[in-house]
Amino acid sequence: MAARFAAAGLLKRALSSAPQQQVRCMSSQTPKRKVAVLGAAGGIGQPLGLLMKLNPLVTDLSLYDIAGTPGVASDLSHINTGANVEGFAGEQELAKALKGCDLVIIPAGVPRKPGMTRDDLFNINAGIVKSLASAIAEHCPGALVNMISNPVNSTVPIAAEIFKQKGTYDPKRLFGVTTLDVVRARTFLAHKKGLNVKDVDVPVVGGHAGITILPLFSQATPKVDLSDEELEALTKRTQDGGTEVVQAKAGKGSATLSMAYAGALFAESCLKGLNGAPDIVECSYVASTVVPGLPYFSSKVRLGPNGIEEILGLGSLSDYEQKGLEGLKSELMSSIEKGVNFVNVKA
Ligand SMILES: NC(=O)C1=CN([C@@H]2O[C@H](COP(=O)(O)OP(=O)(O)OC[C@H]3O[C@@H](n4cnc5c(N)ncnc54)[C@H](O)[C@@H]3O)[C@@H](O)[C@H]2O)C=CC1
Ligand SMILES: O=C([O-])CC(=O)C(=O)O
Repeated sequence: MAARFAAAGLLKRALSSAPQQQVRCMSSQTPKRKVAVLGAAGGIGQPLGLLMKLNPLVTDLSLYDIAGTPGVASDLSHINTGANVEGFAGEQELAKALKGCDLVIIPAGVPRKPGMTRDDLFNINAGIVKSLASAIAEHCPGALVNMISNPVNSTVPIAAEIFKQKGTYDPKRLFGVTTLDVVRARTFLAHKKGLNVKDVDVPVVGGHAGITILPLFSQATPKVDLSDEELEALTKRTQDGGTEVVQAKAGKGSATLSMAYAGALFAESCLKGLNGAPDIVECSYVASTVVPGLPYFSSKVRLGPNGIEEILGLGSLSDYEQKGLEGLKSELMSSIEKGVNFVNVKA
């Protein structure tokens, strides 16, 4: 996928390019792009803020959280890259944080502890996402929104319903970030088969929780032969990748650094699309008609100046993947309904 090594490239460019070159490049060629991170003082928010500060496509970086952002913003602002950094703390500063944004990335909310499912986060995170989506509708209704907060299978429908209520909904601009599943599938496949990870790609479709995460190893690049046992193990490890990290962190949260990397890749692809770069394709959980009966689904999407330019089909699935697709439908649908009902059904 287009932005596979973008974050590593960004770091290299940021460290090696002279300040004058950066200024010249930004003023003469690159459109101004304001990016906000909501939840910017958190485990994902801080490294994600760093990676966005290193990204030459970002001209203004707005860091919002309920507390702690002045310190994070001051720290990042000393890095000699082009993006102007501002920190905003507390609801009274949210409007300023959002005003003029082209892209809003949302890693706000609580992470899992061992023994929890992503759905166990719903009760707290649904309300957080609802209030942040309302503010986006009010202060930057044209921005692309990258939803990281879990459970993504429900938080994306929540944001969509809020935008519908506010009259600002555009399905082309709302994305559930599932890039970490793709990053994991690439890594695990490369390790299993002794491949150079930089040559490996694996589409991952469905949703972002347990069996709703469906890696399509039959469509991997390069083409690989997997035994039934290898396929089962790789699929399961990709589906349980988040839980693997939650258990290893033993009560201190879930994936943050790999998520920041994945979030930065996806955000960069969104920015490239906005700036008119051709052939930017990423997997993302979006409003979709790819699988009849599932109004949200993750598949490859082509990104462009309006957000989603095209939702690509699933391609041909192996019998194993077809079975996985059938098996995920009811769980994904109930997570979608839970999100929709949270906004629309009065208690
Ligand atoms: N989509 C994905 O692949 C992944 C999603 N996640 C999810 O990302 C979320 C954040 O995870 P972490 O950064 O590890 O958690 P964290 O607890 O370290 O950080 C969350 C931040 O959100 C802030 N926050 C809470 N309420 C807020 C509000 N109303 N407005 C703005 N900020 C608010 C907190 O103050 C905190 O700084 C969790 O829901 C987690 O499950 C985590 C990893 C991967
Ligand atoms: O597992 C979690 O709770 C966090 C997450 O979504 C992931 O790491 O994929």
